[in-house]
Amino acid sequence: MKPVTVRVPAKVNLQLGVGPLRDDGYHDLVNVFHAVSLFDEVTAVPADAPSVTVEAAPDAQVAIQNVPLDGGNLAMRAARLLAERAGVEPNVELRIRKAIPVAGGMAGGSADAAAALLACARLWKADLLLPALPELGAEIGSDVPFALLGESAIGLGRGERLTPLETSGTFHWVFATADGGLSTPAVYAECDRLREARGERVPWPPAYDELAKALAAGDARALGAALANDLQPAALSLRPSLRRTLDAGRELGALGSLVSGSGPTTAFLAESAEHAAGLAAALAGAGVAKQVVRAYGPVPGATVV
Ligand SMILES: C[C@@](CO)(OP(=O)(O)O)[C@H](O)COP(=O)(O)OP(=O)(O)OC[C@H]1O[C@@H](n2ccc(N)nc2=O)[C@H](O)[C@@H]1O
Ligand SMILES: Nc1ncnc2c1ncn2[C@@H]1O[C@H](COP(=O)(O)OP(=O)(O)O)[C@@H](O)[C@H]1O
Repeated sequence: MKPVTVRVPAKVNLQLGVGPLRDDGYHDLVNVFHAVSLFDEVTAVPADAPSVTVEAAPDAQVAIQNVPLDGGNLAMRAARLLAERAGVEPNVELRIRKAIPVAGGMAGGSADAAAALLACARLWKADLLLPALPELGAEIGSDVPFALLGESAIGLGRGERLTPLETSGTFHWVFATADGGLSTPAVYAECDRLREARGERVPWPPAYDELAKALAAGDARALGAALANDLQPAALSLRPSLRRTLDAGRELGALGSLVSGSGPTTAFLAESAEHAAGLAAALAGAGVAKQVVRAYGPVPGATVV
């Protein structure tokens, strides 16, 4: 058995419509995912017992100290689930190389889980389970099925029921990372609290036609105007300093800006690769981010390399 390496992208949510809280503790979503060229790599190596190692990719300032190395690691949870279904022992060493911010709202943990599912399915020659990986992924987390699929897609339910969205061309992004993460459940809870406190009626389900049209046309300007995130007020409430970062990006000419998912990473859309380079340099100079990284999308989901 030879080691298998899988490369897997981060995501940004182009529109995150958050509906009512369901009885199972999740919210119904209209979640437009977009995979971007910031990649983690997971290598599955045959071993005598399950284990995980984590390192940062070169130049990536990721807080790997916050990634669990025990059974709480999402990649290991995914490998164990697959082993159970495949009827094999979960004897694998998972080597994770991270470039996706940890607890940053870019679904790095979900990406690693998706990568582990694919890598282990290949390692254990569990080809019959390949079509079941999205379903297994959804048992680990709502964002895992999208990390397998990649490109652009709309996720309904808790975000796991995916339909691919037609996209033309390439969109150029700048991401500003922040010190420390934000807990996804805490951000959803803050969203509910704010809505209740403000007596807001949630318009549900939200329209996403403008966004879908902008994606299909490859129209960055229209996409910038259509970006929306219902979790943004909650992320800003928990992390007020993000307001300065968003304002700086807008003042520096981003076509659109928003908090990525549950945050605290912020995302800025640029007109072109050149515009993104200028925007990234200006944002880094403004001192409103931990690190500024460029990426483009859409890109494919988890892929064996
Ligand atoms: C907000 C989003 C946007 O894509 O991602 P991040 O920005 O955190 O990466 C997702 O909804 C996060 O998905 P994921 O990180 O897989 O969350 P899960 O493990 O499924 O759920 C963690 C917790 O988040 C809350 N949750 C998650 C999904 C959902 N539709 N409604 C929820 O209320 C619940 O409190 C749940 O217990
Ligand atoms: N392989 C992993 N990579 C990153 N975080 C992980 C992983 N496994 C478990 N976690 C835990 O999951 C939490 C959420 O991580 P992550 O998916 O990076 O954030 P987000 O949901 O904001 O996109 C982290 O606080 C971390 O402790």
